[in-house]
Amino acid sequence: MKRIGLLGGSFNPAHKGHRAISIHALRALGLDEVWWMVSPGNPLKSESGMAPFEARMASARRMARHAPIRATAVEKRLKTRYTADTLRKLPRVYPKHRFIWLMGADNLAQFHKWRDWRDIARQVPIAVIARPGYDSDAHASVAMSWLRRAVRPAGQAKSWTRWRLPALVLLRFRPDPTSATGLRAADPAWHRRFVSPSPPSSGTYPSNP
Ligand SMILES: Nc1ncnc2c1ncn2[C@@H]1O[C@H](COP(=O)(O)OP(=O)(O)OP(=O)(O)O)[C@@H](O)[C@H]1O
Ligand SMILES: O=C(O)c1ccc[n+]([C@@H]2O[C@H](COP(=O)([O-])O)[C@@H](O)[C@H]2O)c1
Repeated sequence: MKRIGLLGGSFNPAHKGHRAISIHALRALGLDEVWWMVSPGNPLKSESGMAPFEARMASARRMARHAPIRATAVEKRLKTRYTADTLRKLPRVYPKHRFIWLMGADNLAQFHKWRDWRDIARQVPIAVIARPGYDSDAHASVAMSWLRRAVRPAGQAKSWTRWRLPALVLLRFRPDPTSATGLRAADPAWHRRFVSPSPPSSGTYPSNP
């Protein structure tokens, strides 16, 4: 049985915050791997400003290097966009794996807007990672008021495969303020670095037959 942490995200682009929380979660939860599920399109986010899937995948692959982190296109393959659908299909494809959902505190603050969010919490345990600026919103959220009784002590985090669901654990590592929004503001054309260069213009090289 493999113990897998799932970090779904837009990865627009992937950054060192994703890597830091994944490495901490690997240790705290006793995971074999973290899978970054690069979303074909977050149902709650607008498409404007969203870099092409291939560029987001490439940035995730690069940021995941030399760590037990896999950048995956699982949702593209499963043809799912909603997390609840992905989680229904995953155990059929990977019957020997056990999954825990990882998310930053900003996502918990919005979690009640996700489709079938209560079903998600009944399907997999959830680990929420503290994020600077979002922790109080997360604690006061609609989802948290439903999940409060399901909170497990962080000291028992490695036992997550035995928890009765719903179950939620709050993890606090050294908070990392990095965000994709901040990176896009500093470098709006970041995705161009991940797109293969266009072929040379005709004139310099013989044209194709
Ligand atoms: N610095 C961080 N600390 C804690 N969690 C994070 C951090 N960065 C990202 N996450 C979490 O990683 C997952 C994927 O995040 P995402 O790809 O949306 O990055 P982001 O930095 O939140 O992007 P954006 O600023 O565009 O919303 C989400 O669950 C998010 O909460
Ligand atoms: O299923 C939903 O309704 C839903 C709504 C919003 C976000 N999500 C998922 O939440 C994850 C984090 O998304 P993001 O864009 O905040 O990185 C990603 O896997 C999305 O598919 C899922």
